[in-house]
Amino acid sequence: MISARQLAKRYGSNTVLQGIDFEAAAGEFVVILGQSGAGKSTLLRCMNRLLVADGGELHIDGIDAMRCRDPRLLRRKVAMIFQHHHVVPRLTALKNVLTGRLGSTSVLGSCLHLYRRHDIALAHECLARVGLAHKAHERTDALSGGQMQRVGIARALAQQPRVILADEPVASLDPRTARTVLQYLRDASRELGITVVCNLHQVDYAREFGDRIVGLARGRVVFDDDAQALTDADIDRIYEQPAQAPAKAETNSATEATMSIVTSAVIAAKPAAR
Ligand SMILES: Nc1ncnc2c1ncn2[C@@H]1O[C@H](COP(=O)(O)OP(=O)(O)OP(=O)(O)O)[C@@H](O)[C@H]1O
Repeated sequence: MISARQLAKRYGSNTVLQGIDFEAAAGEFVVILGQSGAGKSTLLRCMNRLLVADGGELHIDGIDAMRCRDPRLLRRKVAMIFQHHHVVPRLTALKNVLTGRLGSTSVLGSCLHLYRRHDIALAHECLARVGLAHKAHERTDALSGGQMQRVGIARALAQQPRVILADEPVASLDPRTARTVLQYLRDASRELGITVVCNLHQVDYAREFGDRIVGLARGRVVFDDDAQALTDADIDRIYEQPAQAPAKAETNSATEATMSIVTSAVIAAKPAAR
């Protein structure tokens, strides 16, 4: 489903991904571990063309992700979930989930929020899948952080993607809520055959929920095996090296907000940043 060969990405003189080889099969739940600045988010952003890699090869479900002329083709297949769920607070949970259908809705329909019956049924189904059927008509600003993140997952599912990229989806949640959210993501990968690539900082969750773990250190893969094979020595290898200073451009969070709502809606047609 995802195949990367010698993927490289620089920001100016800072080479962040130094030749990443990465594979993920359909329905696999792959956790990426690595200390801050290791390049985890950069790798995910290359996978949905928020960024264009500078070198190597990247194919997702048969699409050449680095060279395809229309990133929307890729983004129809790849949904993204961020640490800050970026739901629209004044909209109901259902309407937030329906934004995941905008890419398959006519321009007039999407402007007027006119959705097909089929899309509304699908949105209800996605909310039920994350245990929020009863919250469909509540405004999302009345929901807890964990519930908002579940709305974000439902919105991603409504896109009917082949791949979900989750960038630290539980970083701001308490342990119990975090487990619930990860469980819903894993269920989606197992039951719907969606490939999930999930950046995490918690080794315990990686072991518990991941089928496979990929460890990054300074933009290189230093571990790639079954989650159960991860030893303490491997953890030391992933975390021991000093990381590059995580001084991200401030535009990242605004980009995330836009992409989570609009990417899943597949109307973000602006060229990817280089
Ligand atoms: N937009 C950007 N412009 C310039 N440098 C960036 C940008 N985004 C990330 N970087 C740099 O790239 C490196 C890797 O960052 P990245 O966000 O991919 O790491 P990460 O492993 O996801 O870290 P964290 O766990 O803190 O999110 C860091 O040195 C960071 O400062």
